[in-house]
Amino acid sequence: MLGTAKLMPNVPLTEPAATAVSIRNLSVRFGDRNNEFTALSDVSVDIPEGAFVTMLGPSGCGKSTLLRCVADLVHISEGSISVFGRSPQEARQSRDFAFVFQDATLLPWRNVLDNVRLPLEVGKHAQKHTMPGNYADPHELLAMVGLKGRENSLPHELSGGMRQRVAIARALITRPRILLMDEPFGALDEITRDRLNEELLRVWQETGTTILFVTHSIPEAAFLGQNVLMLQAHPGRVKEFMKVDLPFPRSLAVRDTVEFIGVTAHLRRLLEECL
Ligand SMILES: Nc1ncnc2c1ncn2[C@@H]1O[C@H](COP(=O)(O)OP(=O)(O)OP(=O)(O)O)[C@@H](O)[C@H]1O
Repeated sequence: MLGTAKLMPNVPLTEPAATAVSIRNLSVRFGDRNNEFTALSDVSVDIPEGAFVTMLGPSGCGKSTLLRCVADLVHISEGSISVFGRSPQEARQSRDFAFVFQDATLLPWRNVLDNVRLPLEVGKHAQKHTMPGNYADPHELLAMVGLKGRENSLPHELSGGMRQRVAIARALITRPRILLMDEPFGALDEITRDRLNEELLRVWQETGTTILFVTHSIPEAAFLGQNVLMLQAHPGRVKEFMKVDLPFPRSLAVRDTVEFIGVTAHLRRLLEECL
């Protein structure tokens, strides 16, 4: 399904990497003095550049809030976040990251190609988008996510999985250094989700993008992640930052191995402790 075009240099997985996101003693409180709610408390974790980190935890433990803090969409009450050495606000202004949500939110009147190109027409990217090399080629991106030949289709002519592929291609068009993904495949059927999991791993290995991926699925977290960040609730805090010791490249067949079953059993135990 995927093209072979190299869009960005690979980040070797074996060499020590710089830190992409450094989170230190992060706390987030919502509400006011009379009705305060602590969503995250004293969260510290380092995400290496080029890493694929999945986030798991019980509902309401603060996974989306943590992602939104990195994206400068939520006010930090205490602690700090640094994104490639800069504040989340600076990182947002220089478009260091892109977001992919559960709903692809494509513009229904624009075809696939024009949806992928959309970020080049808004904000400061609009002025620069004619400069060669600043952005990925939308045709190459569409080939990479398996949508070559569907450039002229409208969103309503696509399946849910295809729409999410378009959303991923659109997120990669500005060559973000970090991809923040909040349950991007949560609404898809299992077979489609499996295929997109495999494709996302290939996209990650081709682009070298750092990925932070929120999911409710233990197998998905184990299959995709080099590390799983497990959060517990009330208040949201780190339970464990676990290395997934399974080699890359991974295909779906890895899920039948004893090693994979061991990883998912461990994650299930951790998750039960968090409830
Ligand atoms: N803007 C907000 N104002 C008040 N409370 C909020 C706000 N955003 C999130 N919360 C609360 O913070 C807590 C963490 O929410 P968050 O969405 O981050 O959890 P989550 O782990 O992603 O949940 P889920 O797995 O159900 O999607 C929840 O109790 C939620 O109600």
